[in-house]
Amino acid sequence: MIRNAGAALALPFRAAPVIAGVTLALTVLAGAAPAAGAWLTMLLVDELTSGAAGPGRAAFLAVASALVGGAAIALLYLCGYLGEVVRQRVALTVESNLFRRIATLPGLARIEDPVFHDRLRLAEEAAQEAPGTISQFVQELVRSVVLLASFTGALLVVWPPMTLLLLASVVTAVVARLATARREAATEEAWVATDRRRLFYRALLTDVRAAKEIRLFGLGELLHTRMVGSLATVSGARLAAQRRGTVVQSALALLSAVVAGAGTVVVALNVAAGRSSVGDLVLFLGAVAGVQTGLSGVVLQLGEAGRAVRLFGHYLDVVGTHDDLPAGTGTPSDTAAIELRDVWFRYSDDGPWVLRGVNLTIPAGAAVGLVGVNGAGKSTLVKLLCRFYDPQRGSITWNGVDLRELDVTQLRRRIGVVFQEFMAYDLTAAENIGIGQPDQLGDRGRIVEAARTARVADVLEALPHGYDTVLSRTHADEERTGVTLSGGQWQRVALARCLMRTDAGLMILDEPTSGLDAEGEQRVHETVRRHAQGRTRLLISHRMAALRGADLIVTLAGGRIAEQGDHDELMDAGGEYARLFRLQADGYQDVRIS
Ligand SMILES: Nc1ncnc2c1ncn2[C@@H]1O[C@H](COP(=O)(O)OP(=O)(O)OP(=O)(O)O)[C@@H](O)[C@H]1O
Repeated sequence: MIRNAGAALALPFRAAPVIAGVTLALTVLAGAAPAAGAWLTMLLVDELTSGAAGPGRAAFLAVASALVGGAAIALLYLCGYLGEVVRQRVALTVESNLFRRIATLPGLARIEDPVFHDRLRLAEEAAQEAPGTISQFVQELVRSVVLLASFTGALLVVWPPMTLLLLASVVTAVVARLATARREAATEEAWVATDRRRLFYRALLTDVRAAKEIRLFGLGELLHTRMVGSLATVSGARLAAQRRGTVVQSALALLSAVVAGAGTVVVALNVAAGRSSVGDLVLFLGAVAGVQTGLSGVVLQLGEAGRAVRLFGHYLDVVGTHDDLPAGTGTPSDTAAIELRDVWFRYSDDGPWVLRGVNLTIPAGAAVGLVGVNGAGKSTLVKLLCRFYDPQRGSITWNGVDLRELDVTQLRRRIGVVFQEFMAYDLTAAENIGIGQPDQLGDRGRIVEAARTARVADVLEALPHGYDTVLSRTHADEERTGVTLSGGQWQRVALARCLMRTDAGLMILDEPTSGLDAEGEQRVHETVRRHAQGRTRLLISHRMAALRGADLIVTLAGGRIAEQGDHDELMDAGGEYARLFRLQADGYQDVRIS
């Protein structure tokens, strides 16, 4: 808690040092102003009742007291505005820190971990709220400490025991409020997974890609019920926590009234008995009201700040998350000779092994076809080659250097991939291709060339705004019509994106032509083969004919390499590859085909 609070408090001074400092100084002044006003009022009352003040002196005291009161209010507004400036700067800083950390996580392990996602949700919430709440609290606290210090002097003069009474009631209030805040934050943490599911159902209901299935399978009502159910559960829990908080707050308000009432009775009796002046009573009333109002504000905000500090811990955890892969520093060579030595991999410590001792040598410049039934581990192998994870056992080398020793960013610059689940970005056609090589996003010539190689240039040129057409109906605007491409056209765009990487030593195509018509597939394979000549290629396909020309074909089964060789060798061997190939070939046999 102390670490969290310290970090949260330091943030405003890091994000906006000068403004935060000025705000603090003005806050101190604003805190002292009410007490100064009260002293002036006391002097006015006492000097008037004792007849010591003439008209000039009385007018001066009255005007001074009014001016101090006005200045105090003006200072409050100024502090409010400056506080808002600091809050905005802090919000920008924390949001930037949070998402920079997420954007720079090298592996996939964290981003696939649901616990990390829950923490991220809380961190995001804390990043938005906590700095503001905490800075506001600090401002309020500084003002109140100054106010309290200045009024305490008055209370000590008029009736000293009141200081102790107020102190006791404040300690009680602080303890109670902190306990409530702890409960509120714990509720938030406990229900974050339920809330994540609510957001998931909510996103599904509005997701264009899910819309077809939701309508056809009639899932709308089911998803709606689940979404509302999650919302009801979460809001019920939040309300219960707030109910308890309200009871505590009401009890504390009553306690304050009793303390103020008791003190006023004692001082009023003293005035009646001539032991205190009327001015003392005025000062006492002002001091008690000032202290109680100030403190109740602080105590109320203490609860908010306590909750924010606790949640802020999640922000610090996310920002301080260690890389999910150890960093390497080596530079990969241009060409890619890949070797897997006894590679074992599973996604989690208690999960099943997906790869169980894979040994494979891919010479530089070779075209390799990878075959295997659904779930055999082909895409997993691709992810290991991109070093999204490290194998638990064994090693993968790039020209003899373990991937773990290479700088991961540089390694990935040397790899072009069309993933099986490639992304269709709601961006323009040019951007959808250009992001394959972000530093050449503005190079229209390269983009068009990649589109031509992927045989999608004609389609894109014919769009309403050519390459500047947004490939989305959702994100188009009134001036620019958005367009939805077909599945096969999207696949070609993804291929063009991969082809932007002209200096990639390794090209991986995971089912890149599954959505293409037969003629299109044939042509794409031919052009890619020409384009990628000399580079190492790994091609995954369930269409055996697409792999026939590969230098090496590898069958993955049971987490191991079951067989390898070129097409002729594997057909002669009569194993799994030959069986699958014949099975597919038989499907095309027809007596009418000669
Ligand atoms: N991110 C993940 N977390 C946990 N398990 C995973 C993950 N991705 C894949 N798996 C599991 O790993 C196994 C291999 O999956 P993989 O996607 O590598 O198979 P594949 O050979 O590419 O299959 P397909 O031909 O269907 O594309 C499967 O059992 C799958 O459930």
